[in-house]
Amino acid sequence: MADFDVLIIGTGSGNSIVNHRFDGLRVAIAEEWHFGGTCLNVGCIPTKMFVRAADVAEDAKTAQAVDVEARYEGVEWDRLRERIFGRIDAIEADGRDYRTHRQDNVTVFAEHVAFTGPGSFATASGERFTAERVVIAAGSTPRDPQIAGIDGARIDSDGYPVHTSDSIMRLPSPPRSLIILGSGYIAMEFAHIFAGLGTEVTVVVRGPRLLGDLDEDVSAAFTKIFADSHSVRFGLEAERVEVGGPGGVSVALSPTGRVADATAQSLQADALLIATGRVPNTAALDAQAAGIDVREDGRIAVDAYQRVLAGGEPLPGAFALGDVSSPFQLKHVANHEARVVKHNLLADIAAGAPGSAPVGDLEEVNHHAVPAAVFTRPQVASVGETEAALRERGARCVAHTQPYSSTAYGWALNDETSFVKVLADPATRLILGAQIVGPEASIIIQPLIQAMAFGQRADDVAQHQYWIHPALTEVIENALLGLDFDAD
Ligand SMILES: Cc1cc2nc3c(=O)[nH]c(=O)nc-3n(C[C@H](O)[C@H](O)[C@H](O)COP(=O)(O)OP(=O)(O)OC[C@H]3O[C@@H](n4cnc5c(N)ncnc54)[C@H](O)[C@@H]3O)c2cc1C
Ligand SMILES: NC(=O)c1ccc[n+]([C@@H]2O[C@H](COP(=O)([O-])OP(=O)(O)OC[C@H]3O[C@@H](n4cnc5c(N)ncnc54)[C@H](O)[C@@H]3O)[C@@H](O)[C@H]2O)c1
Repeated sequence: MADFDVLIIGTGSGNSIVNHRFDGLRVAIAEEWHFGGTCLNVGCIPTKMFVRAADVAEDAKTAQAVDVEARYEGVEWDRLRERIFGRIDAIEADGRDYRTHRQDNVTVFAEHVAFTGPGSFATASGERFTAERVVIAAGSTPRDPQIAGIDGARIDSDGYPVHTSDSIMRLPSPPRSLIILGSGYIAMEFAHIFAGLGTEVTVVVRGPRLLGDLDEDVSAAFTKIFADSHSVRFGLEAERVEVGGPGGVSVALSPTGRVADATAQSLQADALLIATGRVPNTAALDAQAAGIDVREDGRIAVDAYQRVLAGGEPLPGAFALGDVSSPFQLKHVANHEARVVKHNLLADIAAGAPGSAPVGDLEEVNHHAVPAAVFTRPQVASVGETEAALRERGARCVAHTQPYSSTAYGWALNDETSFVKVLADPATRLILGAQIVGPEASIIIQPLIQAMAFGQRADDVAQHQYWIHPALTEVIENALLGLDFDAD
């Protein structure tokens, strides 16, 4: 008999699986780092708490746009950091204590766990055990771009001025100046946080645009707005970093050849933030010891039921979820996948032998209409496919872009740059995607997400419900009304 009925590796979304329905089972939970994983400790939650402070600071700095005199006089960094991590660290400690000391059927391995074979495992300290079923919820880690002069082992360590999102929020004081490498979600959110709170921020980007996964027109519009109010160097990459000296870091930049007038230069700053993507935590799991299939980009291969694949077939009793296996590195997706895994794991347990649950008893994952938002300034939100992707796969589509300034609330904001772009199928009138750049984008996109999720037609959504006047959501109503279904 195996030592455990179920092993969960990782306490991000994986931690939500074990509830009262597992009471009669012998459960092991492995966590080598902070309980609660990325989102709680170093991701979504603390960043948005810092973003809120930066938003208030920016509101003060830009109050003149609505004829108000206000001044930003600085941040109480210690208090802000303490308020944020005082709350978060207490939740982490309580979650750890609950699993470790208050659940008789749960054993916590507070260390690294790796496969030694299918169903067999070893901890970093050498303990070996077996588990009948396993959930791999091991998440992802910041990618180290391996730039000459940076000691990879010292990134995020005390006193070393090269950071990732794992350490930058816990600094004892905000850096006076900060260089950020990258142009994705993390780069944009931290540029907003630190620039908003008073740090001199320079963003270094390899290509000509920021948030390059958006449609080109949307990304170009965002890039213009952002670069007008932030320092951004385009078409450059870090060739060498010198650490130390009064400047903290000196970064030699060389042209990538993607922007015509980019020239070699060097930048100095107190600190460097690496925001060049995240890689799934697959390698250290020794997944190959269990014969597990790993995709080219490092993700663990799963099927539509979140069952882990080995040699193209489900490995009996093994499931995976979240950043370690998902095409979306988003917390709401990891949580959805965790709910699917919980259902399928319980169905598998009820069926008897691992892997014996009939497919009819299993839930399929739903990756339709996955939304995301970047909490920068301006906010960016998106759902569904881009126009470029739709055109590339030959799908019929009509597009309409509606400026915030066409609505009364846009006038209240005195906004001249924000907009909503919607894409719809002219035959079915279903919404295929949307991208929004502007204040509250993450909130006002929700009716479009809902319409996509429930298969509601664009014209029905626009016309067959009330839209509060003069709320900002009127820009969504007008964007939908603006779709010309005969244009395609
Ligand atoms: C700065 C930042 C901001 C973000 N903001 C947002 C946002 O606003 N909205 C959003 O939707 N998403 C956001 N994300 C992404 C989101 O945080 C992740 O998609 C989500 O947390 C992934 O959850 P997970 O459960 O897959 O992994 P994680 O939460 O990373 O959990 C995995 C856990 O497994 C542990 N582990 C790994 N391997 C082992 C092992 N072998 N043995 C023992 N333990 C192991 C790790 O220590 C970790 O605690 C953000 C990410 C970052 C970095
Ligand atoms: N609000 C949110 O939902 C939120 C916030 C933060 C992070 N996240 C998630 O975390 C993931 C990781 O975020 P991220 O911003 O690190 O990744 P990303 O994939 O969004 O962006 C990575 C950026 O780094 C650039 N890059 C890659 N290698 C580089 C190199 N060697 N030198 C310079 N630039 C390089 C890429 O071109 C890209 O612009 C995101 O994909 C997202 O899913 C979500």
